[in-house]
Amino acid sequence: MITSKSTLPTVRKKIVIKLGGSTLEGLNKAFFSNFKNLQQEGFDIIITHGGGPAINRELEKQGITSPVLNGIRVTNEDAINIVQSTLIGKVNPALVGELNKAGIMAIGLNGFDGLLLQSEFLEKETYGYVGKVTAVNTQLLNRLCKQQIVPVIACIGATIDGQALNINGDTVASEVALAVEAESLLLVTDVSGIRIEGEYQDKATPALIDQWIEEGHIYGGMIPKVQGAVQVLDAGVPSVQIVDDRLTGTMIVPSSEKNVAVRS
Ligand SMILES: Nc1ncnc2c1ncn2[C@@H]1O[C@H](COP(=O)(O)OP(=O)(O)O)[C@@H](O)[C@H]1O
Ligand SMILES: CC(=O)N[C@@H](CCC(=O)OP(=O)(O)O)C(=O)O
Repeated sequence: MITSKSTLPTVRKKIVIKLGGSTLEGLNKAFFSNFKNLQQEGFDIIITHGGGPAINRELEKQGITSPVLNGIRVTNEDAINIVQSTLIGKVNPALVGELNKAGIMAIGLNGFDGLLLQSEFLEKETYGYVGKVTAVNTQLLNRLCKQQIVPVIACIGATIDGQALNINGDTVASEVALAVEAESLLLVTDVSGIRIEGEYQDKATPALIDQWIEEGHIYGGMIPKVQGAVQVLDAGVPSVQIVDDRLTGTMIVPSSEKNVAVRS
């Protein structure tokens, strides 16, 4: 009898890691070694990033005001140019450079590249040049991953007419995680997860999250994070976490889970 190993192609599982602007300027060695460990364990990694602090600095220099509503920057015509040039021209190449320096082969992308993030206006009257993602070019991402190249995606979407739109980094991460059917979404930020009345939460359910937003315990930039996280969990991504750069933080778990503990 002839025995043969399975000829089915091995599909590598994907982890989407979103790096918040607040973390980008101080990524530590532990982050890069965790990153390499995940690659060695056989995961393909896709990075998306924000750049809120760098955008704030540039807007301030130019004297442009841009209020933030529920964690989303209201972006007028002047602001979108600054957001685009800051994310694509500065933040993205700096991060790609850091990754390559750490021995991780990475390539910088934004929504225009290969129509990676096709987008439409979210609500022009309220938010101006802010987008929502309508399609992600997963073929492009899969091809890069297959070549062991880490895609590093700046959160700029492109309309069919070639208009750049500003999209919150957490929203882009969630859309990419959904599109590639990721195994895990890690939203890396400057806090060790969700903190409620001084206590970091090990786990959080969608029901608790709704309650905490309503009570004002979750606000600002944490809102798009938890909203994206819940959407991704509901769509069936097995592991969704909001963590610091040591990958410690809060796991978002289904509302049916009863054992929700706190960490001091
Ligand atoms: N309940 C909460 N727990 C922790 N952080 C919170 C909470 N509510 C609001 N935040 C704020 O959200 C911030 C993280 O969001 P943001 O500044 O947009 O980070 P990033 O740049 O990583 O996306 C935290 O630094 C904190 O100020
Ligand atoms: C529409 C919108 O809010 N866009 C964000 C994009 C950058 C971002 O999300 O940066 P962080 O990940 O550092 O928060 C902004 O203009 O700040």
